[in-house]
Amino acid sequence: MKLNGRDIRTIKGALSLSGYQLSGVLGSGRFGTCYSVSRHEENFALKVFNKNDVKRRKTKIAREGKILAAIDHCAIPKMIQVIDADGIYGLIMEKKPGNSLEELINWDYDFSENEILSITTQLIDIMEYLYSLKISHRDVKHSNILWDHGKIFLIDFGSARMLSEQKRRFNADFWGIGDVFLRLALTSQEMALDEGDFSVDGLGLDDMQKNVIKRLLYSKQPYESMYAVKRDFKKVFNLD
Ligand SMILES: Nc1ncnc2c1ncn2[C@@H]1O[C@H](COP(=O)(O)OP(=O)(O)OP(=O)(O)O)[C@@H](O)[C@H]1O
Repeated sequence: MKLNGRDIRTIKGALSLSGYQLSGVLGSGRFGTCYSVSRHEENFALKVFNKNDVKRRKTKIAREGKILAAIDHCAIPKMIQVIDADGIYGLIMEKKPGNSLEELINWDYDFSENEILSITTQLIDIMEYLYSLKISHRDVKHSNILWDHGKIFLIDFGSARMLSEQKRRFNADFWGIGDVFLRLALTSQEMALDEGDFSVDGLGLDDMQKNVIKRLLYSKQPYESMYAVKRDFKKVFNLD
């Protein structure tokens, strides 16, 4: 749902009360729109939710801010402040640098094997941290990972839940890690064997490496813990 001039004025008004200024649009998705805002020459990201969702599902929307506030990790945006005025509901959070992996893939960036292994290892480490807090992200995908000078940042906690709230037959986080790896590897000249084969078997991996990726993607015996994901990934790719 688009915002009209009055909504923008309301957002600007609510922001100015806390000393922030609107400076640009970062992107939009199912939830609403992300803006760039600044205060004292520091930039932040502001996520403004669709007005209809705010009316109907405010408790669910508020969950994202609560979960972000419980997280303290350098690869995840810190929660700064909730904006809640005149039907506008938004979250001000730390603005992380970089472009999303989706953008890089669309720009035909040729990821090296080392870069893909580094990205996946960092992602597994971030997920291990989240699991230590019993938080499941549930929307791990290339568009929710920013990449800057070799470091990744995981954004968009709109689908995140506490692990205890979930029925655990399918783990979206394991699948997401496998999906990010596969998408990057299939676009990599170093890793993709055959341009027409969009499966794990189209990658230049040995059988043990393929088995770990297939287990992440639920086409082989699925994983039961993040610990086992990390252990096996490091072992088969010699990352210790
Ligand atoms: N904390 C942040 N720091 C820097 N950029 C951000 C931050 N949060 C969001 N963005 C930018 O805003 C864009 C849109 O935000 P978000 O990821 O929440 O939605 P989306 O993934 O595009 O939507 P959907 O959830 O529908 O897939 C992102 O692609 C990213 O470029």
